[in-house]
Amino acid sequence: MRLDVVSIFPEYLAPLDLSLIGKARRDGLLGLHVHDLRDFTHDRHRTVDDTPYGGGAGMVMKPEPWGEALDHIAGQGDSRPTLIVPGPGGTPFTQAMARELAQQDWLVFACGRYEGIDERVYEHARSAYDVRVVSLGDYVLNGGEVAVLAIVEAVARLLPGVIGNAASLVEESHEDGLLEYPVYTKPAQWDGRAVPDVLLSGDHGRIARWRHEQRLTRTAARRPDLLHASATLRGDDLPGEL
Ligand SMILES: Nc1cc(-c2ccc3ccn(Cc4ccc(CN5CCCCC5)cc4)c3c2)n[nH]1
Repeated sequence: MRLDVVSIFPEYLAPLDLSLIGKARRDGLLGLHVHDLRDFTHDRHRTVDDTPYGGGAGMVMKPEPWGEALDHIAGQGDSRPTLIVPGPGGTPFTQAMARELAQQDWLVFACGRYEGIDERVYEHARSAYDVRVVSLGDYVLNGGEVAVLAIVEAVARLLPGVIGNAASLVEESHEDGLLEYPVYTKPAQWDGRAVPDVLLSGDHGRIARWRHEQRLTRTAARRPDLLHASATLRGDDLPGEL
């Protein structure tokens, strides 16, 4: 998979050199190209923003640098990339979307700042990209970079070979509509607290049932919205319901 990221703060993407994503890049599973939007300006001040037509607070990102940057990137490959533009008004990013994006072979991320990017850039990009505006959640960040770090991590970890133990991708939160079960490790006693006996029993069938029950209980407590949707799909008996 090839990833391109355009930002006025390219150093914001440095964490993608670390840990599993960094290793995936060194192993050739992932190609990452970070571009400074200011490299696509031509004035002395390398201007990327201006005042909004129609008035209003803040500044808007100018269309010209974005148009040049996105045209330059699209011209570097022969397939049609997916352009992901984080924004508070976007489609919610979910594990299902992460799985779908992990099937693509080329993702390009546009990191907006200020009050956002001139709307004509989205329209221009549609000739060369499948454009997706994506929200990380119902809160407002200062720009797209943090969202891109999260999206890249969620997508890259699904690629074969990036996560050592693919089995750990199965029973995690949101993979099948339930939150994850609690985990424990040595020592068996800590802070006057014991590990649940079932986990020391060696009875793998009993452990699996206990973990599933824990997932149902946790989801009912923390995310009942998930539980009713997925229980219908799975036909589970809901905790506390006959
Ligand atoms: N999930 C999530 C993603 C983001 C995100 C992503 C990308 C950018 C680029 C800039 N910002 C900051 C921002 C965006 C919108 C407003 C509202 N403003 C009202 C008046 C008309 C223009 C828009 C304010 C500041 C971003 C924020 N936040 N949260």
